[in-house]
Amino acid sequence: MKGLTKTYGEGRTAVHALRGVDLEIGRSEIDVLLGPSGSGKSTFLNILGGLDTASSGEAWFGQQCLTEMNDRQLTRYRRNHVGFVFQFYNLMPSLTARENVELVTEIADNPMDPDEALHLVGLGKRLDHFPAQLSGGEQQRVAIARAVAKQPDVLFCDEPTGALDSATGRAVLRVLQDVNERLGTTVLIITHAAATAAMADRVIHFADGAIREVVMNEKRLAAEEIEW
Ligand SMILES: Nc1ncnc2c1ncn2[C@@H]1O[C@H](COP(=O)(O)OP(=O)(O)OP(=O)(O)O)[C@@H](O)[C@H]1O
Repeated sequence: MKGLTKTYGEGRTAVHALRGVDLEIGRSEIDVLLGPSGSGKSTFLNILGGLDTASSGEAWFGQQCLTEMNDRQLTRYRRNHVGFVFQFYNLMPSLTARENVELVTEIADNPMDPDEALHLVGLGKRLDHFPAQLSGGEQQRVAIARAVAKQPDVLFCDEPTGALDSATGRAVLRVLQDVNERLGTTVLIITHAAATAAMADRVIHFADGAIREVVMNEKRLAAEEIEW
């Protein structure tokens, strides 16, 4: 990203959500994004994920320039390269865990077997359960399996543990770490749980629409070692 800006609205009501962000993210990194509410973290993630467009500046994914893509190209980018995990799991209540994952694998180019994705997140024995029969942490793991099953290069996670207690949150972070370690997926995590920073390669601090500081961790901790 070079000089990335995003302004919502215009004139006196304009909100400068991003004021010029420069950042390079390496393949297979885990980066944690911290910062106060309204500092631009979600806006940043949404632009990188092809869900929103920048006002100015550049965002590149390898050789592809996201900031020059039209809607169709962004859809293709999202479909082929990107997985999302949000605070609320957005599962289809009338479909089983396996069927929720199949919704994605049926339209992906190079998907994983849905059962394999659910095994990866530790739900190999809950394939035929409906969301209502699963705990919050388990539902989030189904959402991660769904995001991972299309074998994305990057997983964007916006408050993935926001609705979970600390022990369950840690288990979900463990799953994200497993995905990173086993598949080499780059993982970006927005969180208000600052302790999560310990599992990152880099911690990116946002303030007022800009990156205030990037801190490298010499050693990243296993999710289960994180003190919440
Ligand atoms: N669609 C929108 N229209 C207008 N303003 C918006 C829109 N989306 C975000 N904003 C504003 O942009 C700024 C940055 O919002 P953003 O959601 O990126 O912050 P954040 O750091 O992710 O906050 P939080 O931690 O509360 O989720 C905020 O002032 C927000 O109100």
